[in-house]
Amino acid sequence: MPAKIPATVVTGFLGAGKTTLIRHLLQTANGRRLALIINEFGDVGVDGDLLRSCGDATCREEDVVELANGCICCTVADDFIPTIEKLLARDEPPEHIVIETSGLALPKPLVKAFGWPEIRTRVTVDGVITVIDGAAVSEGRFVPDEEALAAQRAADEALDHDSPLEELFEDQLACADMVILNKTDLLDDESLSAVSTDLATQLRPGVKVVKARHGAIDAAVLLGLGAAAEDDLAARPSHHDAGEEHDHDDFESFHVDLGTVADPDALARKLKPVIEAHDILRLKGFAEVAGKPMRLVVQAVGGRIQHYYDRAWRTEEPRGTTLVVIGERGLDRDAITKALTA
Ligand SMILES: Nc1nc2c(ncn2[C@@H]2O[C@H](COP(=O)(O)OP(=O)(O)OP(=O)(O)O)[C@@H](O)[C@H]2O)c(=O)[nH]1
Repeated sequence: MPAKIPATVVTGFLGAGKTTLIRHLLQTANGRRLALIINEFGDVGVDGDLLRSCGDATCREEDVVELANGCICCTVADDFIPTIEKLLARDEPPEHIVIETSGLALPKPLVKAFGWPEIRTRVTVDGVITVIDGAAVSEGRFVPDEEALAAQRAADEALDHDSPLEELFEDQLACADMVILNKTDLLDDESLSAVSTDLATQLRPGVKVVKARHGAIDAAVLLGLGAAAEDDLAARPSHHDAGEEHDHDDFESFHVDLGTVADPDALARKLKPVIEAHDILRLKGFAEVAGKPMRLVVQAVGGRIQHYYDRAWRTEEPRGTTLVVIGERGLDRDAITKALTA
């Protein structure tokens, strides 16, 4: 029987740096034939587009498959398994499959899918890599706001779960074979050491934490872990082991169209107060800047905003500015749209 094709699952919360890590991985893959499966929560695919335009020979357009139809952990049968089967049926199947989950996905149901008869004899999970936004952890993003939680519990006695952010964070850590502690450039030594110590208590024994800036960890480190994660699911605890539904009801997403913007810095200045006022977790997309032939990439993780030109607009593609907004349920879409389009 031919050897199984290894698959690496890259998970981690919204904006932790998964796409950035995968871009670096592609640049260091040494000609290995990779296929990428990219899953996003928002209704507009941004990550797939960014990876496709990286112009790397390891990453041809046809090797990037987008699953934008909801979170991968909930659409395993409909989307994920057929996608893997199509990759395996190619004349030249990939040598390694890399899967970027949405930032809101639970990794365990995905790993479980590799035990399905359709694929278990042909693919194995080489490793689950969890990317962590060190700065967000240090700022206490994933520690519940005890006061808010107590108020919620008082209002709803049936409420028995932790904050949705905390649950996801813990699930993603508990499933990891390797943790990438990213964004260390934003941490001083003291915070870095505090975050590292804290993380260590939440991992399965033997799981390594690798510190990174801008996801710059080579393919040689990330690929080839040989974990066969599908065979030891029991060792990877999840908040949803009891069969509780996980339907992402705790989060929501929409997009806003803005037309042409006058200049990138003015756009960033406009975004910042809106992100802060509405506690927007993640905002990303592409913008058309007046008089510029290049497309502007806009990225915000909480209040940290970044923008850069990535490539020229193509003649056939519609120009304009489309931003995906993701936050906890209850976002005031009208107010956010109004503030961004004002
Ligand atoms: N300062 C700093 N910024 C980083 C680092 N890694 C990634 N970023 C930035 O963080 C933002 C989000 O990075 P992505 O790689 O898109 O994160 P992601 O996990 O793929 O995001 P989602 O797919 O939306 O969950 C971008 O603006 C990146 O440039 C890092 O190590 N340091």
